Amino acid sequence: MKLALTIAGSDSGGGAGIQADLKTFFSHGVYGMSVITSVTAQNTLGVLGVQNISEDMVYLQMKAVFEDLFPDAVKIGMVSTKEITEVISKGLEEYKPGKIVLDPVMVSKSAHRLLEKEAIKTLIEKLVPKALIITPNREEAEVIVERKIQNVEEMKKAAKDIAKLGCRTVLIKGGHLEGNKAVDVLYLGEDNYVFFEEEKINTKNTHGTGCTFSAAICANLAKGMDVKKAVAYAKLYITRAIETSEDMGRGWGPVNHFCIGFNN
Ligand SMILES: Nc1ncnc2c1ncn2[C@@H]1O[C@H](COP(=O)(O)OP(=O)(O)O)[C@@H](O)[C@H]1O
Ligand SMILES: Cc1ncc(COP(=O)(O)OP(=O)(O)O)c(N)n1
Repeated sequence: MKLALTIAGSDSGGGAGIQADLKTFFSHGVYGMSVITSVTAQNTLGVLGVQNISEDMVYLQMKAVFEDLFPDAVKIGMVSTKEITEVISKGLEEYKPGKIVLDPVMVSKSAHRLLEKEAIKTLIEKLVPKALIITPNREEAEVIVERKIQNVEEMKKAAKDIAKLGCRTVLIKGGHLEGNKAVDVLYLGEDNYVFFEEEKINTKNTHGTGCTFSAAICANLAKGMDVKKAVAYAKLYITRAIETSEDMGRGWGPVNHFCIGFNN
């Protein structure tokens, strides 16, 4: 059995964060573990409150996992503060996991800030260079490159610029671009790009899509796939999970993790 670790925030509504990640790991047949950075009171309508976990406790969770159940791959999601980002960076420098997927979560779909503005620079300096792959959505990529991204050509340029910050590969998700196609751009270095294109599914059940996608990439990397294959299979998973979602709650509903056939 392969092991995967998520370092992220808790979503009480179960659609995003740690809960989405662990469901995704389970449905990929990978043993899931968690380091909780923050607890959010959240549902499909929005975020009611956020309570961060102390830096000492974040570090202790990392120590507990890494010294006994060393993960084959790690995913990082909501890190919330500069201080938590720094302690995660310290833990990663100490334990040196081989494969890190960084989902630079900044703001929830319901427009609640999940990463302090002051933490952005630290995330870029300390976590981006440690990542095998970083998976920003369009808005997150815009914050990182400090300019607007409006089409696929601009996504390509932004991905190349983000790679210069020290991560090895970059996936910019285009779920939020105008138009009826969801196009994601994967940059693998030099002039090597792969495009993942799907018709946009007309649904409100897209809460936790970014978390689920990055966790699926992490599970696939843990199983030994290379980045290109890990993203391709994860894209099949997230598309199917959105397509087969059932309406739950009164807002942005969760995706469906019972979409079978990917836990090989
Ligand atoms: N309505 C949709 N139909 C099909 N794919 C979607 C839809 N919304 C998002 N996706 C896909 O889900 C994945 C997660 O993207 P996105 O929702 O942009 O991330 P985030 O939750 O971080 O904002 C991407 O592969 C994106 O293309
Ligand atoms: C605890 C927590 N972590 C991350 C997110 C953001 O999740 P994401 O997959 O980007 O989905 P939406 O916020 O866009 O639904 C979150 N909401 N909560």
